[in-house]
Amino acid sequence: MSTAIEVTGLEKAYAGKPAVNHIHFQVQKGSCFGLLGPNGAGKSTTMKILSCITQADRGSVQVLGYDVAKQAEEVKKFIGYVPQNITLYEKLSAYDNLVFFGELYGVRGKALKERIMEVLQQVGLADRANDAVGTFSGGMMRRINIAAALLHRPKFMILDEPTVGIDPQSRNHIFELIRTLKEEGMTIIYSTHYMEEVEALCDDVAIIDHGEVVAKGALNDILAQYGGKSVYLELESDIEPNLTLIEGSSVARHGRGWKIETDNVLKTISEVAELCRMKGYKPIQLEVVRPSLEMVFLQLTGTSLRDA
Ligand SMILES: Nc1ncnc2c1ncn2[C@@H]1O[C@H](COP(=O)(O)OP(=O)(O)OP(=O)(O)O)[C@@H](O)[C@H]1O
Repeated sequence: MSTAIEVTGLEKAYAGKPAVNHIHFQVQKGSCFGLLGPNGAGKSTTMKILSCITQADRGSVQVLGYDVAKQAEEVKKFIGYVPQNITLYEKLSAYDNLVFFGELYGVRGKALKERIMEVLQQVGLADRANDAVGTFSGGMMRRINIAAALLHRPKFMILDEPTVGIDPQSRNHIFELIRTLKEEGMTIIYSTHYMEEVEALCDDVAIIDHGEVVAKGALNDILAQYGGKSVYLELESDIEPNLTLIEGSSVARHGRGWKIETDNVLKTISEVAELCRMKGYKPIQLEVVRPSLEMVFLQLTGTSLRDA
C-alpha cells in the first residue's frame, strides 16, 4: 500500500485555545483510517482541515501529493466530505437535494440524473427518491448526506461521526456501504467516539485526546502494544476462588467473574485451569480476554473514553 494522505504537525486554535495540537499521521491508499477520541478531542477540526473546509494555523496536509491549503480546488475534486451536522433541505425530495449537491460539485444533466439513482441505490434509499427529506428518520437523512458526498465519484471519503444518534438499520447500512466502498478501492477516514466501530471497520487508527495523538498505527499493533493481557474466569457457584496462587498476575473482580492481568496469558490460563481442578472450582467461563481500544484509551489517558 502507498501513502494517500500525509498529515504533518497540524495545529489549529480557536480564540487562542488549541483544538488540534501538533497532529501527525499517514493514511494508506485503500484503507479505512479511524480517528478515535472523546467529544471535543479535535476530530472534526482535523477532518475539516483535511476537507479544505477550514485552514490549519500550522502544519501541512498532502492528499495524493496535493497540498490542501495551497491546492484546495484540486483536492476538493477527489474528496467526499460527510459533515457531522446534517445539511439538507427538508422540504425538497431526496432526489432534488442531490441535484443541488451534484451541481455544487459540477455534475450536471443526464450524467447527474444517472449518478443520483446510483448513489441512492448505494445508500439503500432509491425507493424514497421522490419523498421529502423532512419525512425521513435521522439515519436516512445521514445516508442522503453520504449519497451527496459520493456524487462526484471521490477517491476519498471523510465521514465525521456518521452514526451518532441514528437507528440500527441505518447504522448497518452505513457499515455495509463503508465496507463496499473500501473493497472498491476507496480510502476512508472515519471519526467516532465509539471504539467498537473502529474495531469493526478500521485498519489503522489514531487516538486523539485534547487535540493530541496519543497512539497511532495498525489497529492490531495498538491493541497488542497497549491493550493489556488478561484472562477471565467465571465460576458456576458464587464462591471466591483463591487466585493469589497464580504467579505474576494481578486479580480483580470483573462483572460476574474475575479478571487476571498477566504478561503470559497461556501460562496463566493453564495455571487457573489446574487450580480449578485441584480445588474443585467449576468454571463456566475461562478465556483469554481480547484487548480492546477501551483498555488502550484508559491506559494512555487514565480516563475511560466515555467519561473523557
Ligand atoms: N468553530 C469553533 N469555534 C470555537 N471553538 C471551536 C470551534 N470548533 C471547535 N471548537 C473547539 O475545539 C475543540 C475541538 O473540537 P472538535 O469539534 O474538533 O472536536 P471533536 O473531537 O470533533 O468533538 P465532537 O465529537 O464533540 O465534535 C473543542 O474544544 C471545541 O469546543
